[in-house]
Amino acid sequence: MGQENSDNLFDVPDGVLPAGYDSESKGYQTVIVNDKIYVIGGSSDGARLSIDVKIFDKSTGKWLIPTILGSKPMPSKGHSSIPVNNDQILILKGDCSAADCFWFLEVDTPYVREQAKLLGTDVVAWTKGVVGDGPKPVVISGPSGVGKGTLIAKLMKEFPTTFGFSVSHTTRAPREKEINGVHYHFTERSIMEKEIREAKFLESALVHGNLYGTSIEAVEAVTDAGKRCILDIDVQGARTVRAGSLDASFIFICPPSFEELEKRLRARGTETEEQIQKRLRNARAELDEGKSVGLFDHILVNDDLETCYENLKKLLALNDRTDANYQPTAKSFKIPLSHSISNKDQKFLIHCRTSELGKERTSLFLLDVSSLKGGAPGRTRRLNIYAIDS
Ligand SMILES: Nc1nc2c(ncn2[C@@H]2O[C@H](COP(=O)(O)OP(=O)(O)O)[C@@H](O)[C@H]2O)c(=O)[nH]1
Ligand SMILES: Nc1ncnc2c1ncn2[C@@H]1O[C@H](COP(=O)(O)OP(=O)(O)O)[C@@H](O)[C@H]1O
Repeated sequence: MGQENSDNLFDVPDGVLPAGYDSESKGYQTVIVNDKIYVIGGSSDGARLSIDVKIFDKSTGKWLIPTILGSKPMPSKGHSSIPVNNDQILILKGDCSAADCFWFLEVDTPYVREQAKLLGTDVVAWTKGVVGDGPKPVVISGPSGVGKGTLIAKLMKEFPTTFGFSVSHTTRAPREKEINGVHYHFTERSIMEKEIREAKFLESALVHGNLYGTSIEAVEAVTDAGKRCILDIDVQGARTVRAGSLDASFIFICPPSFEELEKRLRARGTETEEQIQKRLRNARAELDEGKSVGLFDHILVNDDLETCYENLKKLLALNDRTDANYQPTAKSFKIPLSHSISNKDQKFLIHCRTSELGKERTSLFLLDVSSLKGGAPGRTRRLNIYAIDS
C-alpha cells in the first residue's frame, strides 16, 4: 500500500525523520502538510495496526505532542494516507467496508485552529468519512412544557426505523419515569465538564441551572444506523449546532399562550414550584430567541396536539409514507488490503488489487471530495465514489 504521486509531495527525504519512522514496511505512513510530517501508524498486535499519530516539525527538527481530538479509527490490517486541501489527511483503511474505511485527520481546519487556541497546544482531530449525505438530523427546541417530548415520542412510535433519538447528557436528577441511557445519560458535573473539555460534545449549555449536552457519539450512533437523528435541545444548543458542522433542520415549538404553557408545566407534575418558576422565567427569553431571524427554519404552534403533530410530519415530508418503505442507502463498497491512492485534480484514484480464484484483478475507483460537508467534531459527509472501467 502507498501513495503514487508525481511531485514527491509525500516522500520524506532520507534522514529527516529519526530512525525507525521512515519505513513504510513498519506500518507507518508519512504525510507532509505545510512544514510538518505526520507519521500515521503504530504498534501492531500481529494482525492489526493501531492508527496513532505523531508529528515531526521539519522546521525545528523536533517531535510535537498534539492534543488528539475525536475518536480514532479502530486498528486495521493496513492503511494508506494522502493530504487533502492542505488542511486534512485522508486515511483509507484496507480490508474495510465503506462504513469504516474513510477517515480524515484534520490538521489545519478552522475547527482545529480554534481548539488549538482554546487548549494552547497543537491539535489534530479525527473525523470519520461518510459516503453520500446521511439523513439530515432534526433539531427540536422550545420552552419547557410546550410538548417537545410528547411530539417526539409520537414520531418515534409511528416511525421507529426512520428516526432515532439523540440521548443527551445532563447533570439534572432523573424524574420518576426516566431511564438512564434512554431519556438522558444522567451524569456527574465534573465528569461532564471533563468530557466537554475533551471535545466529546457537539454542543452543551447551562439550562435551568443544570448542564445539558449532545455528545458526538449520541448523534453519530443514530446516523450511522441509517436513521434520522432527532435532537431535543434548548435554543442555546440550537444556536451552537447551527454555527457548527452538523447540517440539520431546525424546528421551534411555541405554546398557544403563556398561560397554557404554565398550565401544561404544572399539570405534568414533574417539577417543584421553584423549578416551575425558573422554567417560566426562562421561557419568555426562549420564546423571543426562538423567533429571532435565521435560527430556526420552521416555527410550529402546539395548540391542538394532533394538528401540531400532523404539521410536524408535513415539515418532515412524512405524510405519504409509512415506516416500512424507508430504506437507508446501501453502501456495499469495500477497500481491499492491497490498494494505493493517488491524487489527480482534487480527485483521488484508488487502485484496488484483489485476487479471485488465483487470478489477479485490478479495479479503479474515483473518490470525489470536492463537496465535503461537516467535519470534526462530527462526521465528514458527501464523499462520492465511482467505479472506473480500467
Ligand atoms: N443545549 C441542550 N439542551 C438540552 C439538551 N437536552 C435537553 N435540553 C434542553 O434542556 C431543557 C430542559 O430539559 P428537561 O430537563 O428534560 O425538561 P423539559 O424540557 O421540561 O422536559 C429543554 O429545553 C431541553 O430541550 C442538550 O443536550 N443540549
Ligand atoms: N398540545 C397539547 N395540548 C395539551 N397538553 C399537551 C400538549 N402537548 C403536550 N401536552 C402535555 O404538556 C405537558 C408537557 O409536555 P412535554 O412533552 O413534557 O413538554 P416538553 O418536552 O416540551 O417539556 C405534558 O404533560 C404533555 O402531556
